[in-house]
Amino acid sequence: MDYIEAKRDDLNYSKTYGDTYNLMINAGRAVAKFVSSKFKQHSKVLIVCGTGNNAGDGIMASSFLNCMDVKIQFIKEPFDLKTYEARRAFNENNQKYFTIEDLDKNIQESEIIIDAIFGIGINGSPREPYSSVISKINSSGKIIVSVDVPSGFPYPGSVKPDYTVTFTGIKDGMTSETCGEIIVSDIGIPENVIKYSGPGDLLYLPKPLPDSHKGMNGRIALISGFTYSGSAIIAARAAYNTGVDLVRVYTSQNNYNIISSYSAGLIVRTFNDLDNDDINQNDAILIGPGLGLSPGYRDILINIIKKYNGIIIADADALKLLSPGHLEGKKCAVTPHAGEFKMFYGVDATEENAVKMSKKYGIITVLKGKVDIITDGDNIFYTSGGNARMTMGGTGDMLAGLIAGMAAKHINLIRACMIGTYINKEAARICYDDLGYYYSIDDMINKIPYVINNKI
Ligand SMILES: NC(=O)C1=CN([C@@H]2O[C@H](COP(=O)(O)OP(=O)(O)OC[C@H]3O[C@@H](n4cnc5c(N)ncnc54)[C@H](OP(=O)(O)O)[C@@H]3O)[C@@H](O)[C@H]2O)[C@@H](O)CC1
Ligand SMILES: [K+]
Repeated sequence: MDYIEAKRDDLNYSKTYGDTYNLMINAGRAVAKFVSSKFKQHSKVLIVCGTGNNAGDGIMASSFLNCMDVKIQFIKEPFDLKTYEARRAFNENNQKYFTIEDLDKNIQESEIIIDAIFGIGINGSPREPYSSVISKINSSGKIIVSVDVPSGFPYPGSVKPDYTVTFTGIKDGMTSETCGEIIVSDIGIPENVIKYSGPGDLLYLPKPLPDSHKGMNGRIALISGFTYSGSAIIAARAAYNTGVDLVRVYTSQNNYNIISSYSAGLIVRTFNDLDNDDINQNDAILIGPGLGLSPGYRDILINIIKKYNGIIIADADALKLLSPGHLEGKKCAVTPHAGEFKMFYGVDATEENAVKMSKKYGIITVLKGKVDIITDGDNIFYTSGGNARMTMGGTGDMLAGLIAGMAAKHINLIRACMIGTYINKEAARICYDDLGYYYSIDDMINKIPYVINNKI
């Protein structure tokens, strides 16, 4: 697993359970269990703490190490602990502690050093005073046990431990060379936290780089609104609000003026322009919202799918005009509600069939409902939330636009679907909190940046 995945689980756990204190108890217990089973009783253990939850894990371990002679060593002061969980661990376990002026002596007198300076919250090579402390620990000759990851890892200047007790799974890049012997410990992150999308999934959104140029944050084309201009507008505005750079809408001559005058940020073209424009200059395309069911539209879609090599999101009328075979072999997600699912795949809209069909055709399916089901045929994820007002017209168009926006940022496509469904339902929740059931699709679209900005 990578650090983002671990942070994602952490955040989604907090969203569900309020905080991660119970996980910290399990993490501390796991470290203590390893140390007390590996080393002789009454060993002199020095737990060196930073200021985040990694320190909290270390402090918590002390409460399970009654058989050892334990000292808690802060590099700063207890009141510098930054998180609620770490402060609570300290307050509830009321240990005697030492500060930096006692460090040398404490290292010298110890037999085992528990390294709880940094975990996955590190954001670059350790700065002073931590880097000097890490040098001292590394040159101490004592047994070093790192909590979760060696502090400073994966950057240069990290702790070089004999053992690392890591939580949930090995993080990318961890080897016996960098971590010593690795002990993986399950700290009890429940299955629903892994399976349900939440704010933690927004951590996968790339932040725009300060020197980014136009197009780097995603370019999208929508093939939509040939019949219903509103659907194209909703999907395009939703995509735009995900922070992509360019949203092009290809539509009918009839709706060209309506859509182009709606939002100044959109580039609007007619579907005849598709013959001359290079569709492959888009990172993702969305086909379907507001299209209508004229048989000629099927040919337009089939032509585009043949020509286009990027990521395709197919929604609404595209799912009535096309069959799964048209999309086989493409990087593609479809976003049907139950009725569209049956039309498109020819089977009932059940979770089992969603998995089966996705596997068969190599397509990601987002089966929309009270709980959205997202599957690539091998994995299943869910998004719950929202409220009864989401039955209004336009929420499906908005979702398709959101997923297209995320896909255009080259986030892994199944994750893009998790993020899109999460933002959609969360926007509805925020609107409900503000306005009760009396909100509109425009209110929801306007909340997209609020949902995203809360977390990235
Ligand atoms: N995954 C899970 O579900 C669970 C995870 N858990 C545990 O939480 C750990 C993650 O905790 P965390 O996010 O609080 O961050 P953590 O690593 O303690 O350090 C952050 C501190 O370091 C600082 N800092 C950062 N970089 C720096 C630098 N280069 N040089 C100097 N300072 C630097 C930074 O300060 P800042 O830069 O923000 O001022 C901040 O104060 C995780 O590894 C695991 O042990 C468990 O409790 C249970 C559930
Ligand atoms: K550590």
